[in-house]
Amino acid sequence: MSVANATETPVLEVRNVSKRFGGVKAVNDVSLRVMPREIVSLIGPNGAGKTTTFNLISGVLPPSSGQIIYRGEDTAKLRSSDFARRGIGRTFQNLALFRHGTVVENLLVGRHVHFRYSVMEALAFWGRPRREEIEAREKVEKIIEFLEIEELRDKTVSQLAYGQQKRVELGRALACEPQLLLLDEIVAGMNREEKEDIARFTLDIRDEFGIAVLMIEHDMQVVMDLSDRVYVLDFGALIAQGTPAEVAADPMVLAAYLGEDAHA
Ligand SMILES: Nc1ncnc2c1ncn2[C@@H]1O[C@H](COP(=O)(O)OP(=O)(O)OP(=O)(O)O)[C@@H](O)[C@H]1O
Repeated sequence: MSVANATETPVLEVRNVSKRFGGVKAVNDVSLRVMPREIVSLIGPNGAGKTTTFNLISGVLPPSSGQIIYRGEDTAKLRSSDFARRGIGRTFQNLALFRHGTVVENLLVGRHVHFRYSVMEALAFWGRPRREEIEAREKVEKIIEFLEIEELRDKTVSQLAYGQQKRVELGRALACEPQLLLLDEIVAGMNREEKEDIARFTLDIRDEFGIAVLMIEHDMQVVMDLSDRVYVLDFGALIAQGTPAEVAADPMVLAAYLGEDAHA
């Protein structure tokens, strides 16, 4: 388990953030933080506002009010294309891979956020582009080794089993060299063995690379096993936060989930 130092700058600080869609307040005055080398889960019933919160943190949507501070910097001034370059990596609920590309090509796409060369330089394949290309390929090879997908490297993504595709998506998010990794229901649809592999990789990502992880997760076993802390959303608002054991015993949380079952 990670032990966060109270004097450290949070990797992420969401301060009193709200997001309205017309009359719907999808996110209502939410504040949360992720410290370096922490694994933090964001849970809550369907429609609680989890995906919207991720979209705000990763720059897909601007907040209606409140602040999102990433490594001490207010993200309000960033363009959405800057978020990955600054080190916010993300996997999506639905696969977001280039299906007709190979595993290596998909990982290189994740890496390209760091390329700075011009089209002319790229055409000439000279100087900086050449160095960046070599560096990118080396980084991608390390990720392939880390995720144990060597035998899949030249396969087309559409040929892979779902669990393998998810592993490639995790690799694509790692290729942008994140300081903060957002995992959106990464184990959904996986069998037990695939879930255990992803859980192991998530712990290693934190422990070996020092990356902070914020994950939306419906699988309570994964939440309980991996999280240092948990935030619980319901109807757009935070209703609880604490260690996995604390939130699991919280009457407000139990009521929110029971309410979901009653409506199912
Ligand atoms: N683009 C949008 N326009 C209008 N309403 C939206 C939009 N996106 C989300 N909402 C609404 O905001 C609320 C929160 O949705 P959100 O997808 O963030 O929840 P969630 O917790 O991720 O749910 P799930 O677990 O089902 O993925 C819902 O009432 C949803 O209908």
